[in-house]
Amino acid sequence: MMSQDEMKQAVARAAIEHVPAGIIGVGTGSTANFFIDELAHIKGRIDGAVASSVATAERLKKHGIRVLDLNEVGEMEVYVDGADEITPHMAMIKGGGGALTREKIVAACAKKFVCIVDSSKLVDVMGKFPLPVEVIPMARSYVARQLVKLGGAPVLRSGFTTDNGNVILDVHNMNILDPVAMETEINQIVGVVTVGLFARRGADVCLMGTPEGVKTLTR
Ligand SMILES: O=C(CO)[C@H](O)[C@H](O)COP(=O)(O)O
Repeated sequence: MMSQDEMKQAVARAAIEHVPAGIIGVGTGSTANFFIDELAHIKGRIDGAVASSVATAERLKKHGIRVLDLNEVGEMEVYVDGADEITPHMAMIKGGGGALTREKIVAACAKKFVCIVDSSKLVDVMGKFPLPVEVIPMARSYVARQLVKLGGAPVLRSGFTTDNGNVILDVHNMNILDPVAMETEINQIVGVVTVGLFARRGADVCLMGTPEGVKTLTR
């Protein structure tokens, strides 16, 4: 029986086939960390990477992979990252690691989003995983009240500050039937920096680790 970590490692290895020469965008989290470790084996093939968090930048540097400033890079071919939930339509919840804002920014600059997950992340309807929302600290209570009006139960991620100096509200009880509409609605709340719904720009390819091997899902 394959462990969850072995499935994560298998998808990380499979993602290497999607890495072009040039510059790549790299996500955050335990699956992304396995990917970075795989990337280290082929670092001579790439010019460098744009990191979606301080933690990812540090891991890339530790492996001797050049970390580049997104403003100097512009557009990339590929962004590789994990997810907390993903639907068969390739919409995702992200931000379990708190890096959702930089992840969304780097993903926006990539032509292809390659999502790497183990099969526990595949869901028909998202929302069992509490939806992370990055919020400007002074707007925390106001945003929480608006999220309650949407049917959610926001909980402040205690003792956590994002790389951007903000706080995270993890919103429980969200039954996300229309991910695009909900992403748009939460984005409109004043004080919200980023909602961890990646639906308007979902994944293009999902490499899913299963006990039977890596499966490839496309839109
Ligand atoms: O969005 C993320 C970090 O902000 C991660 O991609 C997500 O939390 C999945 O993490 P893991 O690969 O550790 O399960």
